[in-house]
Amino acid sequence: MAAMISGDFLDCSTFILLCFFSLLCYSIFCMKTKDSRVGCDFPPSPPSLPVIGHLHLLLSTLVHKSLQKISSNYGPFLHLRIFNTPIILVSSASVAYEIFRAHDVNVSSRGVPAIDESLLFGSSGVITAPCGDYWKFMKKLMVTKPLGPQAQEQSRGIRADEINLFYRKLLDKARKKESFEVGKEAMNLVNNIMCMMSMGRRFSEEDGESERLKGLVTEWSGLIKRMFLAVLNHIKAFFVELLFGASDTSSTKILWSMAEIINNPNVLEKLRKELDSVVGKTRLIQETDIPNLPYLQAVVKETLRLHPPGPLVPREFQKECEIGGFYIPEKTRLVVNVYDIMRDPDLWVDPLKFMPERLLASSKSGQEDERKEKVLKYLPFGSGRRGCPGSALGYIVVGTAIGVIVHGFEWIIDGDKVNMEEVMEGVILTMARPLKFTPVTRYVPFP
Ligand code: HEM
Repeated sequence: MAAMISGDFLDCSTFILLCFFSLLCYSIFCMKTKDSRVGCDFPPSPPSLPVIGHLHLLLSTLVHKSLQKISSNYGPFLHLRIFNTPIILVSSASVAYEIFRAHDVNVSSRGVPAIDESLLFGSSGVITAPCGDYWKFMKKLMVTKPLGPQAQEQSRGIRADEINLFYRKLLDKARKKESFEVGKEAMNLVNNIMCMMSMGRRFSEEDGESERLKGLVTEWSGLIKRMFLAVLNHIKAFFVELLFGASDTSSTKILWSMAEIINNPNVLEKLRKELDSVVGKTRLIQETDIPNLPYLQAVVKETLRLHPPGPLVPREFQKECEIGGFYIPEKTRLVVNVYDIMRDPDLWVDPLKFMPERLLASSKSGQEDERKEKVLKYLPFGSGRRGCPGSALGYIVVGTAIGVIVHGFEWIIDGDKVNMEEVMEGVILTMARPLKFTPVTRYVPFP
């Protein structure tokens, strides 16, 4: 019996020793081989704490600002660590350009874990699906069908009707001398446009609109669930992402644009002059006017530069690679701080100033310069194959809504200036305080 126990004990300790020895060999040889095969260092890293790494530097509600501070102290291309998750932080236009051009396929996944039951964050969604045949199919479907030029043309009437209702709501508020909450009404406008375009119905305009919209989405998913084809779950994710991809991004863009216009009377004056001369005073602005309104387009673009709804673009390196002479291991998270890049004083003159003129293409060569410039340092829609497919629709909806407000109304606000304090709502950068004004009619285009 004693001999049996000592035999078992010996087997067990030999086994443990063998395991330990194998782990040691793995860490010495395999890990070393990985680094030495590429033969270069990780990007620089700020001092970190044991276990939590750089987490303490990010404890803020405005993460993009914390990351901006880290970059200004330690450089625009950094290696960070949150517990044992490695992250590459990029705040340099040239490094972002190299990544999105030369390593586009490698960073074409977001590294979000797939949770099948989740409506927004599962692998069935376009936004979060890993780069592969499924994502390619869904993205192609989105770009060619609901967001394609033909569909945009066909749905123009829907957007015109909604813009008309938006105008009438402003007019009603002006007549009653009531205040108009820009963020809330912009959200209603965009949601109604997207609901009409994708599902053929609007949502209720009475109290608790956002609750009703959520209800509509639930109702929609409930309907889909009752159908027995599992593949329809992918269609559900497709439409929900179409709605949510557009909703917050476009409505906050309307909100920030109005705040900047109100705070910059010189911009307001130029914009009104352009609208009065192109649209006149006998009709409402239409989206087909937008190509003839370059200053309006520049106002919208400049707003996106200073207030990108998505200040951080998250991706993941699928494979190890070398960037700028530094080694990046596979499965490293990538965060591109587009907010920081678009406020970089080395790239933009007076970066914090709202100057739509800087994005105004005045000549053919100007347009070419703007295109080149945009590729390098203007990234509100991300970049590469994972870039935003809704940018054209976003520009149209926001441009028309801003045109309606500025062309048709003056306004009275509380105080002299709009408070531009920021807040993150989920992943969207928006205004900390609601923007409200009482509209005053400039002219009524209808007889
Ligand atoms: C107007 C404001 C908008 C802004 C600023 C914006 C911004 C962005 C950004 C920064 C990304 C990530 C890009 C990247 O990783 O490189 C993105 C992705 C996306 N956006 Fe937008 N977006 C806007 C409007 C829209 C609209 C109107 C739609 C649809 C109707 C839409 C649908 C999407 C989708 C589906 C993705 C995921 C693409 C993918 O992962 O392949 N967005 N958007």
